[in-house]
Amino acid sequence: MQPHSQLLAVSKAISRFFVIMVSYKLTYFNRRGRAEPIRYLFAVADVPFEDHRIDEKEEWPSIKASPSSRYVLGQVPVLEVDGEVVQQSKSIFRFLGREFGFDGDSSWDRLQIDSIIETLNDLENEGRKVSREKNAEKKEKLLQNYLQVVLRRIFGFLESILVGNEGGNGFLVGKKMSIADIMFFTHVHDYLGFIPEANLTEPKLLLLYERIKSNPRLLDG
Ligand SMILES: N[C@@H](CCC(=O)N[C@@H](CS)C(=O)NCC(=O)O)C(=O)O
Repeated sequence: MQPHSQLLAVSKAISRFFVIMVSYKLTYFNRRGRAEPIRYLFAVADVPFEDHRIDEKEEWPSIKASPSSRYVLGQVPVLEVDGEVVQQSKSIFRFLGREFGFDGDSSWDRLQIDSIIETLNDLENEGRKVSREKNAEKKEKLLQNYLQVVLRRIFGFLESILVGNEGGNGFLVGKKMSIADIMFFTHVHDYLGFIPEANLTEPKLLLLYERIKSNPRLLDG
């Protein structure tokens, strides 16, 4: 290792130790999409970051096509941590959850959190299938299945997890807010809106949604 790179490694280690000194830059389009749970996490953790929004039509095609693009997968969101590039929204979300202490207190809690995030990911994919279907008849079938089966099964599953955790008056896992709660909040607040007929009817989940929404840091931006 060269002396200057040793120095860089030491300075990175020191700045990671003092979380506030790490520089975070999140690049995404000027919409909520896959970046929104990450933005919420920064907000709730009260960690400053650069919210870099690029124009999807004007800027993105040339950035993507550039041979020297730092976004080697040709997709966003991308996080830069002290200038180092990381891709994949869910990996970024989990990484920051760990960095900011939103990832659960035990290995078992982390498993529960992961299971909830994966379940919500499935819900996101099912919702996408409905929104993207062009054939009216197929779309209606997918929609009814989404509303009557998928949504109720998944929200029913989350409701039972919540109720099983101290009666459902706290958070999904453990005693404090975790990335599972933030991902759940993002789904209800942002993603469900893509399907106007979709709703949240499970009583304890509804209260959880309201509790998270009332966090003053969350919807400031
Ligand atoms: N698995 C990736 C998927 C990323 C992805 O599909 N990004 C879309 C925006 S939501 C994108 O970059 N689209 C522009 C393109 O592919 O050119 C992740 O979760 O980060």
